[in-house]
Amino acid sequence: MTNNIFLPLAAKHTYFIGSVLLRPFSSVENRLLKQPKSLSYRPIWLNSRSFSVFSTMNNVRAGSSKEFPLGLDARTEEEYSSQSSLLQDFTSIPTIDKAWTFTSDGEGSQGMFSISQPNLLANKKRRYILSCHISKESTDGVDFLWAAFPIEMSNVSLMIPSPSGSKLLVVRNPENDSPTKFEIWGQSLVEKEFLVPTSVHGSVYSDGWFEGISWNNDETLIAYVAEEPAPSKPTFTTFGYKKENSTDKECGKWKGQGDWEEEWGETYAGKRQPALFIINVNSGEVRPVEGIGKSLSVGQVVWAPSTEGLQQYLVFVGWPSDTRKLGIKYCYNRPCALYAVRAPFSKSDIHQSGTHAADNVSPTKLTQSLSSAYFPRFSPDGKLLLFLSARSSVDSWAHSATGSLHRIDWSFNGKPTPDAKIIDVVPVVMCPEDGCFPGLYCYSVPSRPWISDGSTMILSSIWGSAQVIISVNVISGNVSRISLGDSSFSWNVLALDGDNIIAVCSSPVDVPAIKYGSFVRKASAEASWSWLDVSSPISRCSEKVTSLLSSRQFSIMRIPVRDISENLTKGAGKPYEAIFVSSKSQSRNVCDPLIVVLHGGPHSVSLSSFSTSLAFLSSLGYSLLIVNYRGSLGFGEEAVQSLPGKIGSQDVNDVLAAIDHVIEKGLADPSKIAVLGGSHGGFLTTHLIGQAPDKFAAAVARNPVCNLALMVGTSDIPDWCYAETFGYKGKSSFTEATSVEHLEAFYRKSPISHVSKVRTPTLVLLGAKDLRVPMSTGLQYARALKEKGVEVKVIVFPEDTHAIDRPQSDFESFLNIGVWFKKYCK
Ligand SMILES: CC(=O)N[C@@H](C)C(=O)N[C@@H](C)C(=O)O
Repeated sequence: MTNNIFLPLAAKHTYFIGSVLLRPFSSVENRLLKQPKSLSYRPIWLNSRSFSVFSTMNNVRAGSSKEFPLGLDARTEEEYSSQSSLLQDFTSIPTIDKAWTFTSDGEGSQGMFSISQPNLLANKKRRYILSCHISKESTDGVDFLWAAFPIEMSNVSLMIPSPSGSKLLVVRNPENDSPTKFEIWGQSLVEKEFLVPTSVHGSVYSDGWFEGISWNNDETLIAYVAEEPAPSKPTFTTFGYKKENSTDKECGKWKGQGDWEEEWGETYAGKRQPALFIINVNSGEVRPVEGIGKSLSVGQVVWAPSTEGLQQYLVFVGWPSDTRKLGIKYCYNRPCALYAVRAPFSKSDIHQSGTHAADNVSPTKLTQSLSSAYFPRFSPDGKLLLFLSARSSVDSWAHSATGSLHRIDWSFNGKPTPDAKIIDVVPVVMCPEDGCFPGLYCYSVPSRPWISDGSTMILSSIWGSAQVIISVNVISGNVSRISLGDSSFSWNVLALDGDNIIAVCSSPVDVPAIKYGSFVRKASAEASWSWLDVSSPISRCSEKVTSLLSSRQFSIMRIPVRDISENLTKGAGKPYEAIFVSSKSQSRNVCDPLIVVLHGGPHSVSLSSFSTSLAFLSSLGYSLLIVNYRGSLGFGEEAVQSLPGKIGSQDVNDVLAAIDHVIEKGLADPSKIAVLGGSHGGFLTTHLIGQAPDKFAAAVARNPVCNLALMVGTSDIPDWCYAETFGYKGKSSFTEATSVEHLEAFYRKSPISHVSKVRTPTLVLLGAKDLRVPMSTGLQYARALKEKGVEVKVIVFPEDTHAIDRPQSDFESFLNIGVWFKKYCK
């Protein structure tokens, strides 16, 4: 069990820079001299004297008999041990990722939930399936009857039920050069198993973006996205280059590299171009969808409704691939369009293998007039094609912005044409009225999002600091918030069960719980949704966690914009939000220390949903102030667009104003404030400790943007540096060959330009495989702090990318964050 795992803490490259530096106590260090408050779970920390004892201990360590893992000493070891046991309890809380429903023979329906949990020892996510019967016989509405135990799905990349629910496709991607496995499951056994060799294609995409896998209606074909086969590489022998069909002896040869190929950046290193394939479920034959070529990366494929003739069409998203590929992860500003293409199997050759349909023609671009179109979904009657667009993001260069929903009336006879009219269903909201719909912010769409009227879609979208469930009438464009409006909790649609919704709901202090929503039409009033609590084994956690969480509370605060005098749009002058998490029993005179938490992006948002790591920090006895500064998503487009060009000032001031807001309300002690942020949140963290050097007792920066002048030449998104530094002018100024003037502007906007003022002890966590914010920028900043005599500790995770989210890295990160804050801000 994960609870009993011992993790060797020295397993990573840990540099403890500066902890042995002795210098006169600064005001920050004086704050350390306070006696810590005790916590209920064995607090162990030192009083004033221990700081100097610590240095002495480090000095004598070489001669002592006890060896500590790198970065630890007797004092920290005790704290690590105590906090790690609590963190393990939090880490084992499962996440509910997906659900599917199936009609059953008798009364009610069947549900299947995909749950995951970190497996620390294996350093992987464990995935389970937990099934249930959904009975509607109960007088209270609905009963979920759960299977006794979940079933682990090891090495499974994707699971896709067929439209009738009678079959399940299970895809297992290889870990090396072995074939990809497709399994077709029936209700009690694996009916078929196909191995697709790497000469046909590589791994099936399961990344949530290029990913697309779709059964056709009669369940004979499956379209999907996989890595194109590896290109051949030059071979050399002891005689030199070996020609393709050369008869040279086989001994003494090696493969060269061939030409370097552009990739899609962060998290896509080593991934080959996504391409379309179809597998025949009867024969196992796989055919590539031809006619697309190298000029498009493809994804999100769905089958178009069947036409009269023999030919079937696919609709997919295409991203231009023959120009410079800029990083695509977290970046919705990459132009993309919907295309239709003929499927390579015609209806006549599905039941036999070996016959090929007539040659494919090139795909038809369906969304000529839009710079972005993705997540295509056909209405149940096949007459409408709905899709999202991030055109405000593509057009402005902000990496994410307010979305819009569009429709094409699908009434083609035979081949789809490029001149179809695009109808706006939900336009971009520029400046929402108070409490009103702020615009679309949807980052996934259920594969079947329709209720039975055939024109209402159920979606999850961000609304202020919460994720909510909305219904959208795709004819009228009417949007209604249907998850409970009076709750600040976050909600997410998992699946539809007929006209009912299975959702997951959580808050910073409530673990995810399942809810069942039903549509009620009241006699006189408007239609509304009622929500039932579903009791489930998934929401149970340890007594310790339950008790700690029950002592915490949260609220969403509105923070007025401080300096409204600037030349601001209306939406940029509206209050922004912060989520405040605190103890229920906190007295007004003695405040818990406060951790200010800052999201990255900057066009992203911290949601009011449950986060294991933040719940852990809160349970250690901290209040949290999670600031959604202007530029965050969920507040309308004018608020998003207010930030580019003003990073390092507007966002920094918003955070400072939010801190002052809680101090003025008597909710935080100004001498006990810490700050934590990753990426752009790390940019803010390091800016804050430079621009407000007396404000923060401790700081943690995860893969922080510390020097834009260094990042611009090494990141997968140099365009981001331009867009955020220069605002709308960034787009026309962008070049791969940055000028001296631009480098200077980047430097001036960066935290490194304030480093000489910093006094706050800072922990820096870095992923060595981060292509987004290469670790050189964080390392340079840490070295500069060390040079100035500031307390700094660096941990590098050699195998991690930007998110530092591999289970062991995430665990070690938050354990160190807990210990760092305990040391400097308690
Ligand atoms: C667009 C982007 O990746 N920007 C980075 C600088 C950043 O802040 N990333 C966010 C998404 C993060 O939280 O990692």
